[in-house]
Amino acid sequence: MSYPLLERINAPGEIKNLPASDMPALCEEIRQFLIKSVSETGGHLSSNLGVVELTVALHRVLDFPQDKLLFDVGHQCYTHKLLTGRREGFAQLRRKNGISGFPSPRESDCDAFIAGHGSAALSTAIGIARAKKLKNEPGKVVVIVGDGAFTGGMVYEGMNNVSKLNNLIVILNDNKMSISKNVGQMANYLTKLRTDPKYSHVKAHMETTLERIPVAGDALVRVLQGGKQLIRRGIYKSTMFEEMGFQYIGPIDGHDVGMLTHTLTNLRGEQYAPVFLHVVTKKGRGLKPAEENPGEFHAVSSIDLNHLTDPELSPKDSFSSTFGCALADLGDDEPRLCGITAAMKYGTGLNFFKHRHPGRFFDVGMAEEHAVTFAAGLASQGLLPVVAIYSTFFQRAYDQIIHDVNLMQLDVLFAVDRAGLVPGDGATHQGIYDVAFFSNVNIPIFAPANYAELRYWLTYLVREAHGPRMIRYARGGENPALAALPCTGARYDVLDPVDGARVALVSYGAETEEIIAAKDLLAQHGVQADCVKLTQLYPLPDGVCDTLKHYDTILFAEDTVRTGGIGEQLGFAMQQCGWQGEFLLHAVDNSHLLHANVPELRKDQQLDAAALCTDILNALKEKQA
Ligand SMILES: Cc1ncc(C[n+]2csc(CCOP(=O)(O)OP(=O)(O)O)c2C)c(N)n1
Ligand SMILES: CC(=O)[C@@H](O)[C@H](O)COP(=O)(O)O
Ligand SMILES: [Mg+2]
Repeated sequence: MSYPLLERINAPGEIKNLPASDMPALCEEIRQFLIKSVSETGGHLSSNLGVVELTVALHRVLDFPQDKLLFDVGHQCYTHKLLTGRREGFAQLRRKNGISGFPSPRESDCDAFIAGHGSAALSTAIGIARAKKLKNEPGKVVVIVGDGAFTGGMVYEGMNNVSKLNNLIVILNDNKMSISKNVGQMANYLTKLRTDPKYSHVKAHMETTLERIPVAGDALVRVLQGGKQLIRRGIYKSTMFEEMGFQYIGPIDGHDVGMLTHTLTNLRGEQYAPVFLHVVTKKGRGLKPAEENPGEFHAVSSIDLNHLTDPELSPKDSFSSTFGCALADLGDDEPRLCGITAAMKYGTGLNFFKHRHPGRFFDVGMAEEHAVTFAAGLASQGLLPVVAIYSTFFQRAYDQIIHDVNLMQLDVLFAVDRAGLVPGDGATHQGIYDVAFFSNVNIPIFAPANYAELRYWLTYLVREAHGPRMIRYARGGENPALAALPCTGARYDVLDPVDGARVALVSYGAETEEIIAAKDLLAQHGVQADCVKLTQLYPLPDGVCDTLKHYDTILFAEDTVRTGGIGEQLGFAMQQCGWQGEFLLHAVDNSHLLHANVPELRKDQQLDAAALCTDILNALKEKQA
C-alpha cells in the first residue's frame, strides 16, 4: 500500500507544505495506514481513527514546539506521531525498541507531556499555559480531552482553576464513547448540547448575525467583542463551560478537516478567555466493524481484518472473564453482592456480572476515586461491593482506600486486574505498586495463580472474609504450567518438594511460572530446588517462615516493586525468626519500564527463569569459594 501524501511528511511542520486541497486525501491515507499498521502490531485503533481530521487540522495550524498539544489518556496520539516524523516507528509500535503507544517527550519535543491515565491532561495543560504566561512566552496550549475522560474528577478540578488563561484551547472530543458507551450525567449533558435544536440552531444563527456586525478601530473592536459575548449569553442559555469562564464554540463536525482548520486558525489568534471547542466525532471512523463496535476495537491485538470475529461470540479466555463469570455465579445467592467498574466493564469482565445482575452493577465512569468511596457508602449500609479496577488505575484511589474504606474496616472487596507486568502499554500501565500500597494499610491480599484458585479464593473472600480485602490477577489467560497446578486451598504450597533440597524459590501469581522453569534449569546444573508458591500474600501465611527455615538459600521473585513488596516483608520476617541463610530478591526496578511484551519485560527486569537460575548458581559458587 502506498501513501504518497503521508510519505511527504517526515518532520513536524512538513504538513504545511501540502495544499489545503490535499488534506481530505491525506486524512484518508492516514486512516488506511492506521488500519493496516495497527491490525499488524496491535494497539489502540478506534480512538485513533476518530481523531484523524482533528489532528491534521491542528497540525495545519499549530507551530511545534512553541505551541503545545496534549492528549488526555493519550491513546489517540497516533496521527500526531505520524505527522511528527515517526511513521517508520509504527512497525515496532509498543515494542521494546519501537515507539510508545502514548505521547512520549523522550521520542519527540512535539510530545509536550506523557499520558496514559485519563482525566489528567487538562491539569497539565493549565500548568503549561500558566507557565507560558509567567514566562511571557508566546504560543497556544491545546488539549484534546475525550468525553470519557470528562467523567473523571480531575477535569473539574482543572476547569475550576482555569481562570483567564486565554492561551489555552480545550478540545472536547465527543464521540459518545468511553471504551464502551459513555455513562453518567455528563454524557447526558453532552447529548443535549449535541442535539438541542434550540441551542445549536440559535447559536449558528446568532454566530452568523453577530459576525456580520461591521467593526472598525481597536477600541470599538473590544467594545463590540464584549457586546457580542453579552448578546450571545443573553440570547441562548450558556453552557456549563461558559459558566466556568470558557468561550464555548460548537458543537462542530470533527471530520470536516477544512472547517476544523478554519475554526482553529481563528482560535489561534488573540482570545479574551480560554476556549472550549466542542468537536463531535465518530469513534472507529473509516473501519465499518469499528464504527459499529468501537469498544471491541478500542485496544486490539494483531487482528485479521478479513476474518473479524463477532465480539459477542468470542468471550475471552482470561482471568478477567473468569472473575466476571464467577462473581455472577456468587451473586445468584448473595443478594448483597454489587459489582463496580470505572468505565471498564469489558476489560474487568464485569460485563458478565452486569448481564446476570443488572440492578447491582455500577459503571461510574473514569472515576476510580469515586468508585472506591461509592463502594464504602454501599458497604456502610450492609451491601458487599466488589470494586474491579486495573492495578495501575487503583493508584488513583489510594486515599479513598485508606480514608473511606480501611479506617472503618468496611466490607469492600478490591478486585485488582492487570496485576504485575503488563504488555504493550508501557510505564504508565504497569500493575506493580498495588501489593505495596494495599499491604501497607494492612489489607489482606490474595494472588491466585490459575482460574481454579481464582474461583476458590473469590468464593472465600465473598462468603467468609470480612472487612477490606483484595484479590489480584494478571492480564490475559492462565499460564499452562500454572493451570496444571492443583487448587489445594492452602495459603501457600511447596510444589513437588524434593528430598534434601537446600534451595527454595518463592513467588506468587503469574511470576510463579518463572520459578518453576528456574527449578528445571537448576536441576540441569545438578542443583535441587523447591518451589514455594504463595497465594495469601498479606499478611504472610502462618507457617511459611517455619517451612522456609529448612533451606540455606531463598530466592524470592515478584513482578512488583521491591520497596514495600512481599519479598522485602518475607526477608525481614525470616530475619526475625532467626534464620541465618542467604535471601536473594528479584523485584521490579521501575526506573526503566518500556512498552513491551511480558517475556521481554521479565527479561529486562531479571525476572525470567534464566536470570533467577544464574543468581542461585552464582550465590552457591560464592558459598563454595
Ligand atoms: C484513570 C484512567 N482510568 C481508566 C483508563 C482506561 N481507559 C483508557 S481510554 C478510556 C476511555 C477514554 O474515553 P474518551 O476519553 O472518550 O476517549 P476515546 O477513546 O473515546 O477517544 C479508558 C476508560 C485510563 N486510561 N485512565
Ligand atoms: C488506554 C488505556 O488505558 C486502556 O485502553 C488500556 O490500554 C486497556 O488495557 P487492556 O488492553 O489491558 O484492557
Ligand atoms: Mg470518547
